[in-house]
Amino acid sequence: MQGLGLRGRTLLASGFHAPERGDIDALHEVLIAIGEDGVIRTVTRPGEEDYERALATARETGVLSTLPDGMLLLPGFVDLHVHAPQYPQLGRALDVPLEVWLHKYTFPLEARYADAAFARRVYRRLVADLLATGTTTALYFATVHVEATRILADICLEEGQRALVGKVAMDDPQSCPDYYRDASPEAAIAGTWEVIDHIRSHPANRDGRVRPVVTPRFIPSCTNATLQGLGELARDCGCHVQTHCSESDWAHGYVLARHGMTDAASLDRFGLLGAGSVLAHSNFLTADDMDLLAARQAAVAHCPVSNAYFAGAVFPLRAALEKGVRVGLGTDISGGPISSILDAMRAAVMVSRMLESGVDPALPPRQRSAMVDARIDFREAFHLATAGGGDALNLPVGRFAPGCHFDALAIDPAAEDGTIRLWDVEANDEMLLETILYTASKPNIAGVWVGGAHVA
Ligand SMILES: O=c1[nH]c(=O)c2nc[nH]c2[nH]1
Repeated sequence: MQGLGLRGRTLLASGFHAPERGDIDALHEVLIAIGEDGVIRTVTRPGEEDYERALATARETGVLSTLPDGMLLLPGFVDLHVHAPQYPQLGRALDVPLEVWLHKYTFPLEARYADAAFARRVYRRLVADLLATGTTTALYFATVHVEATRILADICLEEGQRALVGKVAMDDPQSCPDYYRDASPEAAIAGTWEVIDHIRSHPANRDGRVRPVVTPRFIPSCTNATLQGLGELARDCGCHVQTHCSESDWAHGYVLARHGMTDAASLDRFGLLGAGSVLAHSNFLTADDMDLLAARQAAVAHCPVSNAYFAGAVFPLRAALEKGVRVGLGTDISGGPISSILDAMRAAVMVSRMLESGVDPALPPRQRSAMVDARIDFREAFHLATAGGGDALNLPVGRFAPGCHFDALAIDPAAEDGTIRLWDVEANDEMLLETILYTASKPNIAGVWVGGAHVA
């Protein structure tokens, strides 16, 4: 390719996207015109009236870039649930219940981010690693520390990632350790405002590529005063909201016991459920909760790998989708010992099939599961990882369409160090994409762009 930056250029490329759930749109030698602002202006296919003229003009004016033969363009991945400070414990401490894991491992690790140098070191590595695996948009939980949260936002700006970054609010002395919590509701709310102001006024963030997020950790860690204050703050600032929702039997049961209602209903009464709210996990949503989320246009970050370790249940994904709930995928670093959305896609398909079939071989097939029609396939998983994640965040990403940011990755199926092996047996476009999604690994990712800028 001539140069790597694609702002103000026209890209000639083949690839795939999934603008609608369940459908794959194969792109063959399309021309994608990208503005100086990194937003896609036009997508023109061979055979369309303007195609030959647009190709000739791009050539004559020297703005044509061509994806090398054999490489395939995909939309950048959207990771809806990342605990940035937990990256150092990825793949550790996965054999204890959630409430033990939080107190024994996670809170002590997160407390270390009082040290800005430690935060800088971890966050720099994490953001670079996620970009290199194709995560062009990430929704981050940071820690309670204002300074370290600002550092994470700064690093996303420097490295070129599209990101939403939240200072974690957790202040309940009954459930949070003294060494790691906000001192009071006022401190939680003031710290959240500080981070919002920092991100919004950052001179390198005029285009709003990095955004602040109101982040009550989960109801069990927050006092009602903090939940109330953050709900009002979210209304005043118009920011996204993220939290954990009905993740495990313990977490779900805790909220029922304390508030006499489900997480979703309680978040709603505090003003924390709206378009732009992303609820991680949500495994124990009731049918009424799903209707509520759909009505509020709130979204779920489905984290299938993490749920296998900590939830004791599988999120009823298809039921939620059929009720109109917005859903995207999350790695849940480090509740999930994965950092790639490719793995989350694969797991989403796998666990949906287990939910449908049931898992106890001692039972006859028809009694093994009470769920029918629970499965999704790779087409839907690909949509959730891209356009679905964009829709969950109300951001124009995840599709190759006019008005969307050019956030993309190039897959090189022939990369020697990679794990895709093609044997001239792929019968059609969809089978090729299926092979890529199931077998690709980091060495197959030859390039990554955010807003047309080359970032990995
Ligand atoms: O998977 C999870 N990771 C966390 O850090 C967390 N905090 C509350 N609930 C949580 N669940």
